[in-house]
Amino acid sequence: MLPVEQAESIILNLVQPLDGEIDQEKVEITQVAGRILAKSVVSSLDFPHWDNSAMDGYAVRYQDVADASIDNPKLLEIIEEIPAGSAPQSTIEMGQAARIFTGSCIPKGADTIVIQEETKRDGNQVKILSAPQPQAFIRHQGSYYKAGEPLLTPGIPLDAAEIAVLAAAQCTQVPVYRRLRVALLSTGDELVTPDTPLKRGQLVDSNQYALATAVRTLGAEAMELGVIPDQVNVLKKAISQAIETADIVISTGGVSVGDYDYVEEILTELGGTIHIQSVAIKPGKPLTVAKFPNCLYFGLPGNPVSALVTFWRFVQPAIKKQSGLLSQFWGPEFVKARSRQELKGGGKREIYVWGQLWLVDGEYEFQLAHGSQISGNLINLAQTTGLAVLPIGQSQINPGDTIKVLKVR
Ligand SMILES: Nc1nc2c(c(=O)[nH]1)N[C@H]1C(S)=C(S)[C@@H](COP(=O)(O)OP(=O)(O)OC[C@H]3O[C@@H](n4cnc5c(N)ncnc54)[C@H](O)[C@@H]3O)O[C@H]1N2
Ligand code: MOO
Ligand SMILES: [Mg+2]
Repeated sequence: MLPVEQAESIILNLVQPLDGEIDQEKVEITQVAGRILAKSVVSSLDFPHWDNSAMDGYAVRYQDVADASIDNPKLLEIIEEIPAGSAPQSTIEMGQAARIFTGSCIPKGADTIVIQEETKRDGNQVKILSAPQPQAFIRHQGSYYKAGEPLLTPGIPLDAAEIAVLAAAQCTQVPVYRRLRVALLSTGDELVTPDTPLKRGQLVDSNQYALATAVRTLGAEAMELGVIPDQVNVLKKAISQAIETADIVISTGGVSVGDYDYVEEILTELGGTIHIQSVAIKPGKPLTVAKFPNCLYFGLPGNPVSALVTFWRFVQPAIKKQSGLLSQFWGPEFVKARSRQELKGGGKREIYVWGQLWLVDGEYEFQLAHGSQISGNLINLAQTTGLAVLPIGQSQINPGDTIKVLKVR
C-alpha cells in the first residue's frame, strides 16, 4: 500500500496539462463561464481609454481655482457641456470651464474636476466655492492598464470578473482549453440502470451518476459508457475503446482481489503501465492507476463511498491539472476545522470520514455524518461537504480538536 501523499504525487506527475496551442478552441464570450483561458489575452487599448471624469461637476484649469473658497469664489464661464460618450470640442482657456459628468472625456486645457456640490451655477457661469486638489477626480488614460501588456494569464478559470475584462477588451471569441474527455464505465454483473426493476442480488449503478456529475462540475466532458459485465473479453473491449477515445478513463469496481476483479490484468494486457495498485487510504484501498500513451486510467473501487472519496482525493486534482488550470487552482483544498464529535481512527490506512463543514464565526467546524461510516453506505454521503482526515497512528480525535478536512464542495 502506497502512502496517500506518495500516490498523489505519482498521479500528479503522470498528468500532462493540455497544450495551450493544440488543445484550444475559440468560444463565444457568452458561453465561456467556467472555462479555462488557454492563451494570454492582450489588449491594444489603454484602460481607461481616455482621461475622464470620476464625478459629476466642472472641468477646470487648476490654476484658475487654486485659491477658491466660500468667501472668495471663482467665477468661470461654461463654454461646453460634455455628456458621457461625446468627444469634447473645445479647449478650456483661462477663466473657462466645461460642464462634465462621470465618465465624460476631459477637454483639452482642463486638468482638474470640481464636484458639483462645491459649485453654484448661474446661467452659463459657475462659481467655484472651494479649492480642489490638483488633478482631482481625473481618471488618467492607461492608469489601470497599458496597451500591449498581458491582461489575462492562461490557466485562469473564467468567471464574472474575468469575463468583464474580456468584454471590456473586446475579446468576444475567447481562446479556452477544449473540454477534457473523461470516459466512465461501471463494472459489475450485479449492476443495472435506475429504471430497471431489481431482481434479488442486483444493485443500481449509482457510481456512474455520481462520477458523471462530478466530472461535469469540473468542466470536463463525461462520456458515460454504462455498465460492463464482469466478463474479461467484454470488459477488455470496452476499456480498450475507452482509452482510445478519452483523455482520462475512470472505471469503478473490479480492482480488488475477488475472482471477478479483472481490471488490473486487462490494463496490463492492453499495454498500460500500472503505477498504483493499492493505497493506504480508507475507504479506497484498491485504487488502481495505469498510464497509456494518450490516456490516464483510474480504476476506482466499486463501493460507492470508496469511488467518490478516491475521486475527490486523487482524480479531481488530476482532472483540474490536465484541464490546463494553473497550479494554484488544482491542488486539493484542505482546511483546518474543529471536530464537533469524537472521531475514531486506527489501523494501517489514513482514514477519511465524511460529513459537513460549517463556518462558525469565521472558523470551520466539522460535523460527522450520522449513521454508518462504511464504504458501501451511500445514503449518509448525501450533503457531504468535507472529508475529515485521521492520519495513521492517530486513534482518537476528541470533540474540539483541530483536524484537517478536505473540502469537496
Ligand atoms: N478479500 C478481500 N476483499 C476485499 C478487499 C480486500 O482487501 N480483500 N478490499 C475491499 C475493499 S477495501 C473494497 S473498496 C472493495 C473494492 O472492490 P472492487 O473495486 O473490486 O469492486 P467490486 O467488488 O466490483 O464491488 C464492490 C462493492 O461495490 C458495489 N458496486 C460496484 N460497482 C458499483 C456501482 N457502479 N454503483 C454502486 N455500487 C457498486 C458492488 O456491488 C460491491 O458491493 O473490495 C473489498 N473486498
Ligand atoms: O477501501 Mo474499501 O474502500 O475500505 O471499502
Ligand atoms: Mg471486487
